[in-house]
Amino acid sequence: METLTNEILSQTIRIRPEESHKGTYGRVCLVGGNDHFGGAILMATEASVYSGAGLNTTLTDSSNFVSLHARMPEAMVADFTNHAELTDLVSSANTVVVGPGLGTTSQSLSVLQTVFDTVTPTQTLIIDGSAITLVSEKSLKLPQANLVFTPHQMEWQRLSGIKIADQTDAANETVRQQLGGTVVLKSHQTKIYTPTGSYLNTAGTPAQATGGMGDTLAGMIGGFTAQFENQTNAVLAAVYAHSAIADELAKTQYVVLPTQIIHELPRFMHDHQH
Ligand SMILES: NC(=O)C1=CN([C@@H]2O[C@H](COP(=O)(O)OP(=O)(O)OC[C@H]3O[C@@H](n4cnc5c(N)ncnc54)[C@H](O)[C@@H]3O)[C@@H](O)[C@H]2O)[C@@H](O)CC1
Ligand SMILES: Nc1ncnc2c1ncn2[C@@H]1O[C@H](COP(=O)(O)OP(=O)(O)O)[C@@H](O)[C@H]1O
Ligand SMILES: [Mg+2]
Repeated sequence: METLTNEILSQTIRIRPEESHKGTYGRVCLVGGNDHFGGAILMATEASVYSGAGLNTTLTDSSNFVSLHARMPEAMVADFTNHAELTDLVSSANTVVVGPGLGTTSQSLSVLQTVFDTVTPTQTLIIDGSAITLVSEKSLKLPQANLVFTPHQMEWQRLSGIKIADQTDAANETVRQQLGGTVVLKSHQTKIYTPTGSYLNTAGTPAQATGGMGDTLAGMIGGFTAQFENQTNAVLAAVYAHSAIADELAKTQYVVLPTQIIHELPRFMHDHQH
C-alpha cells in the first residue's frame, strides 16, 4: 500500500488554460438531501462549487431550495422527485454524486434507482452515505459506470459484509473487485482501493470528526473528477486535500468545520496547481 503525499496535488491540480470556459471544467450533478438532511447536500454542493467544477446542479427535496439558493447562488437546483428532470440532468453530467442526506425511505430508493437506471459507462458516479446503505439493504444491482464508493467503516460493513474489526486490506480488496470501481474507506486513516493500486492517507485529524465532513469529501471528489482527466488521481487528490486543509486549520482550532475546509479550497488549490 502506497502512502499519499502532497505530490498527488501537483500531479492532479492543473493550471487553468487561458482559452477555457465553464464547460471546460465539467458538469456535476449532486443528488441527495431529504427534508431532514438538507445540510448534507448543501455541503456537498458547496464543496463541488469551491473545487472549481464548471457547472453544478443539485437535485434535492424542494424544502431545501431556499437555503441552497441563499448560500450557493452558483448552483442550479431541481426537485429530485421530478423523474423527467432527474433523468435529464443526470444524463448531461460528467460526474454524478448520489447519497449525501438522501435518506433511506421508499422515496430515497426511487430517486437512487432512477440515477442507477440513467448513468452510462462514460460517467463517474460517486456513491456516498445513504446511497451506500440503500445498495446494501436492498441489494441493488450496480450500474455500468466509473464507480467511486465513499463508505465510512460502518457503511463498508453494511456494503461488504465485513465487520469493522475484520476489514483487512486483503478482504477489502476482494470485495472491491466484486463491486468494480474504487472504494474510499473512510476512517481516521482513510484507505483508497483502486483498480490499479491501494493508497493510505496519513493526513487528517480528529478535529475533523464532526457531521458533514464526509458529505464535503463526496462533493470534493465530484468537483475533482469532473475537471481533472485522470479519475483515480482526482479521487486521491480530493481525499488528500480534504485532510491536508484540515491539518492546516487544526494547528489553531480544536474542531474544523466542513464549511471551513470548503472555503479554503480555492486558496489551497491555487497553491498546489501545476
Ligand atoms: N447536516 C446533515 O444533513 C448531515 C447529514 N448526514 C447524512 O446522514 C445520513 C446517515 O449517515 P450517518 O453516517 O450519520 O449514519 P450511519 O448510520 O450510516 O453511520 C453512523 C454510525 O456508524 C458508526 N461508525 C463506526 N465507524 C465509523 C467511522 N469510521 N466513521 C463514521 N461513523 C462510524 C457511528 O458511530 C454511527 O453509529 C447520510 O445520508 C449522511 O449523508 C450526516 O452526514 C451528518 C450531517
Ligand atoms: N479522527 C479522524 N481523523 C482523521 N479524519 C477523520 C477522523 N474522523 C473523521 N474523519 C474524516 O471525516 C470524514 C467523515 O465522513 P462521514 O462519517 O461520512 O461523515 P458525514 O457523513 O457526517 O459527512 C471522513 O473523510 C473521515 O476520514
Ligand atoms: Mg457520510
